[in-house]
Amino acid sequence: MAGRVDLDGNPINPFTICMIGAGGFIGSHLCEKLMSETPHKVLAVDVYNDKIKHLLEPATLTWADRIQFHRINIKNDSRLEGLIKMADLTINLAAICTPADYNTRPLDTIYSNFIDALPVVKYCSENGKRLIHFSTCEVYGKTIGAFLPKDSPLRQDPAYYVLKEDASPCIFGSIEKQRWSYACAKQLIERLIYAEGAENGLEFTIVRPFNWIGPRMDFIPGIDGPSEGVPRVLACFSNNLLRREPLKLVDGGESQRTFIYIKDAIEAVLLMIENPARANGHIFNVGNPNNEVTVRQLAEMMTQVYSKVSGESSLETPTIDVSSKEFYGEGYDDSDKRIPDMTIINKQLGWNPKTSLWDLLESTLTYQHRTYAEAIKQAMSKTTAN
Ligand SMILES: NC(=O)c1ccc[n+]([C@@H]2O[C@H](COP(=O)([O-])OP(=O)(O)OC[C@H]3O[C@@H](n4cnc5c(N)ncnc54)[C@H](O)[C@@H]3O)[C@@H](O)[C@H]2O)c1
Ligand SMILES: O=c1ccn([C@@H]2O[C@H](COP(=O)(O)OP(=O)(O)O[C@H]3OC[C@](O)(CO)[C@H]3O)[C@@H](O)[C@H]2O)c(=O)[nH]1
Repeated sequence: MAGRVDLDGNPINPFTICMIGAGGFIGSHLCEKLMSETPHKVLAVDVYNDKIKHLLEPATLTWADRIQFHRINIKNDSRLEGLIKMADLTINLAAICTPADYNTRPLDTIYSNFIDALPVVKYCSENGKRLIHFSTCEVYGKTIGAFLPKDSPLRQDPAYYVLKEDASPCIFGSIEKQRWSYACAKQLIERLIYAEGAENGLEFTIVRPFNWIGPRMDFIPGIDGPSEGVPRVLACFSNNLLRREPLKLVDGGESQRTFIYIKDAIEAVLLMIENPARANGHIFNVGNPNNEVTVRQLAEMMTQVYSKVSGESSLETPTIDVSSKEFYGEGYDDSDKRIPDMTIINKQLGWNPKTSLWDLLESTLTYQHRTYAEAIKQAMSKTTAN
């Protein structure tokens, strides 16, 4: 920990980070990294702390004096400005970011991703504090290639699908397709932050995560989240595998995604934190272009990996098709393909992802099996008994 230097060989002095949304999936991994590998302090802000409990208790942990939890809802708590003022850097992760909410709770989605983020930007700008804001790959929406005929050879040309921070357009669906409420709110907050940088000198970095996955992502319905809740695809498919039910493929599972292991992605965030001169003023894609699959291929791979790590045989019918209307309701739409261009992050921070999809699924599904298999068995036997 001692003698940390940045990418230009300058010593890194310990600083204080106000991390909003620290109790979520990404926040929990970032807190873990900051506590175990750096001397920095974290003011962890969230409404929940279950995912960082292991870092907060017992008070004898070596980092006990470097992490403080503040149970604050940033919608309506005057303590937020004070915490931002106390910190050198604010990282904002707080958001509603599960697609099942975008079309069914569009107002909450827009408030969470735009309105609630506004004071954070304002306090950072007014107090001369640096901000790392979490946006999303969803701001790209659909690819240009999605509008070409299915058999067009141009669909194979990277110019029509690779997503570049400084060049690609943001292509959303019509207003009735409320799926895009999230992407649109994220895009507007990005533009506001960018404008604060240009007009008022705010020091900012914007992160666009491309499907980061790993342990502690979302919840397993009926175990550590609502029975009727719909988490992101990793948790949906994990839940199906744990319950030995077919994995549901929305609209044929044809959409494509690139998945990155959370631990690789956290390395990139740490480089941004510790190299402000290289990160300020930039928007960074953070993803793994080598890990592309269709959702159907993801389901097949997760089925194979789960069988390996649990020792259980696969189902005879491992997947079933469902329509998006049935699964998500009215107003759902989808991104067709998401390949991040890595030029900017590579040039500024020299970062590259490392972990293959198979390896990251193996460690993640081992965690899911260890954490949930017994609880699911018990919950299922109770239901049968009743
Ligand atoms: N995980 C990904 O692959 C991914 C992809 C794209 C974008 N992102 C963005 O990264 C950020 C973090 O994502 P995540 O996957 O960790 O999600 P998450 O839901 O696990 O974490 C978000 C955290 O913010 C907290 N929060 C929400 N509203 C709050 C409020 N009003 N006050 C205090 N805390 C509040 C939640 O309680 C939660 O703990 C989000 O902004 C999301 O849009 C993530
Ligand atoms: O049971 C299921 C669940 C989902 N799908 C399909 O999988 C694709 C990916 O879904 P998901 O991971 O839930 O979310 P998205 O990738 O669409 O969106 C996220 O991307 C980044 C972020 O901003 C935050 O994580 C969020 O918006 C999708 O095609 C689903 O339809 C399925 O087939 N079966």
